[in-house]
Amino acid sequence: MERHIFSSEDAVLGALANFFVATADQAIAARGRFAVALSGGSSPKKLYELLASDAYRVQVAWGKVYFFFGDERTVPKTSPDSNYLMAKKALFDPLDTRPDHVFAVDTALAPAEAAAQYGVAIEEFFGDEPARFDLVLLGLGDNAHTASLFPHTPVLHDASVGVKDVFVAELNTTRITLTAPLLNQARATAFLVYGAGKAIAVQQILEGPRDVDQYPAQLIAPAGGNVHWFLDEAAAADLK
Ligand SMILES: O=C(O)[C@H](O)[C@@H](O)[C@H](O)[C@H](O)COP(=O)(O)O
Repeated sequence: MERHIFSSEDAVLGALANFFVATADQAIAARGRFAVALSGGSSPKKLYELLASDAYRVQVAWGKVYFFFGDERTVPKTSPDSNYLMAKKALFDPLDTRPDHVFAVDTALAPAEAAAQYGVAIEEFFGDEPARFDLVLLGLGDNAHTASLFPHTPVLHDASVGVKDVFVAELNTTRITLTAPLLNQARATAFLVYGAGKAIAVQQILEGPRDVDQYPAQLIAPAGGNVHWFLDEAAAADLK
């Protein structure tokens, strides 16, 4: 696990964009494609816009990139709360991404059906490959959740390699999330966390006692250990 700490949000985004490009190049050279699971929320929007900017768009063979989502809200794809819509506006549309290269959760279905279908889509894409995603991008909530793995929810102890619909009481809504075992089938994992509001959670996860119910992001531990935390100094302020 590596920590990459920078003085500003822009510096963090630039470093992660460079990591994304390098990881994509490596995957495409090795396997002819790059499969990435995107994170949602507000933090990654600027990252996606940066990747679609002139400075970066020329650095990746986007025609060989396949996009998935680590989690999704059970809202229409036209909703401002949709992780898919955020990525569409910030990344897919500017890159003119082929629709068949974007695997979105079908939120028009009932949550349990949407989760089951998404799990099948992932299974069919990767077949019996031991690893799944070349890169999993993750954010972090100030309560130490990542994807939609929220504290004290049953999904935290779900050993299945799949996708689940989870009711999140603190948000009073249902989310669709990849389980930790599936997220952990990644060749590389990158957290993007900035802002003072996340500092306590970052310190608890990286340096606190192991307590996955309280700090779900501690569940992210892929076999290869190739986990990178891209942090600004504010989010890293409590680290020793
Ligand atoms: O769907 C989501 O909201 C994300 O998957 C979620 O896990 C997010 O990464 C954290 O909640 C941080 O969100 P912010 O980046 O908005 O702080």
